[in-house]
Amino acid sequence: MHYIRNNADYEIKEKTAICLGKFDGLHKGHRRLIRNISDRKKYGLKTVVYTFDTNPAFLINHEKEQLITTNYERKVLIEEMGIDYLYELPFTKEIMNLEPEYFIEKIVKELSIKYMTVGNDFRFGKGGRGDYALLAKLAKDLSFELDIIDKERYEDRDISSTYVRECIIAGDMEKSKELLGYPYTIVGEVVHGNQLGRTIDIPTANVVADDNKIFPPNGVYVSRVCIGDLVYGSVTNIGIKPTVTDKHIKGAESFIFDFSNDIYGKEIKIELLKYVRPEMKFKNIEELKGRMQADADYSKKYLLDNQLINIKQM
Ligand SMILES: Cc1cc2nc3c(=O)[nH]c(=O)nc-3n(C[C@H](O)[C@H](O)[C@H](O)COP(=O)(O)O)c2cc1C
Ligand SMILES: Nc1ncnc2c1ncn2[C@@H]1O[C@H](COP(=O)(O)OP(=O)(O)OP(=O)(O)O)[C@@H](O)[C@H]1O
Repeated sequence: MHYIRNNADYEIKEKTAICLGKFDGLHKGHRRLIRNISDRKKYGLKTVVYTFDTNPAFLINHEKEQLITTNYERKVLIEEMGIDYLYELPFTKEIMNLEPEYFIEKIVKELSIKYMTVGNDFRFGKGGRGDYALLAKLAKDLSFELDIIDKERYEDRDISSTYVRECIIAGDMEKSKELLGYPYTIVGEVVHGNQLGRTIDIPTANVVADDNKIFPPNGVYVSRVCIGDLVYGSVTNIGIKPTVTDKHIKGAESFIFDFSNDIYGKEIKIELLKYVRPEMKFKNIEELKGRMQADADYSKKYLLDNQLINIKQM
């Protein structure tokens, strides 16, 4: 996949099918658009996901970014979907102030767009003035095919990144999965922890939390860990480990079942499937160990009972 960053004037000579938006989380609605462009591959079009390096919603409201997927995670997931180009536009004041007609004309020419698909609420250009009616007019004038789709819904509400964020904050991993079409995922490199885990026979893979990423409440979760193409059952703690340190460094750490390879420095994907309990400060390591073992037993049973993993992956 071509990954275009820090460039507002990139050109693609091959004819393209494109979808546009923020794509935070790559939820089921986003995936519908990605399916639309992927369907155009059979007509010889290259597929482009056109997005921003900074989420406009947070920038405009002067809020700290709280992303479901960091830009890196978004890239990993889009690449897995077989997309040809990921265009991450630098979201500058200049870009923000482009007139909607000019913005579309510019990208249609520069990116050789023949097909475009967006949701019916897509807004673009200065002050969000551009809407689907204007886009339909521009599609005629500039000769590209346009597919405007009704939004995918769940429980009588449009699926949106905002909806997914609410579920994550509430610790509702099952509903997050329904909206996303895949489990809430953390992608990260395994770093060294306090190396206490192995001394209590519960070794854990530690991943540091990205400051821009949204996390569910601190606590223990039934999980799966993907290492390369392999998927393992696991149990994961999200939090600061108050029993063993007062450093307040937030992270995710997974006890991977029946696994003993050295994976320091490797990239893993942690999928959180169900909230189990809050993170707690235990009186001593023995009590913590007992509880961690009970968490692991609970998670194994949950994974098997719900066919989230098979016995070979334990
Ligand atoms: C399933 C599970 C549950 C955990 N629960 C807690 C907890 O409630 N409180 C806490 O302080 N640490 C908790 N931890 C983190 C442990 O303190 C940590 O795994 C242990 O200290 C080893 O850390 P290390 O990998 O840095 O050596 C949990 C870890 C796991 C895997
Ligand atoms: N539920 C949905 N069904 C179909 N298309 C959608 C859906 N949600 C968003 N889209 C479309 O996907 C593209 C990217 O959406 P975008 O990420 O900008 O917004 P969003 O998912 O609605 O999130 P937010 O809550 O931040 O507005 C846009 O073209 C948008 O119209």
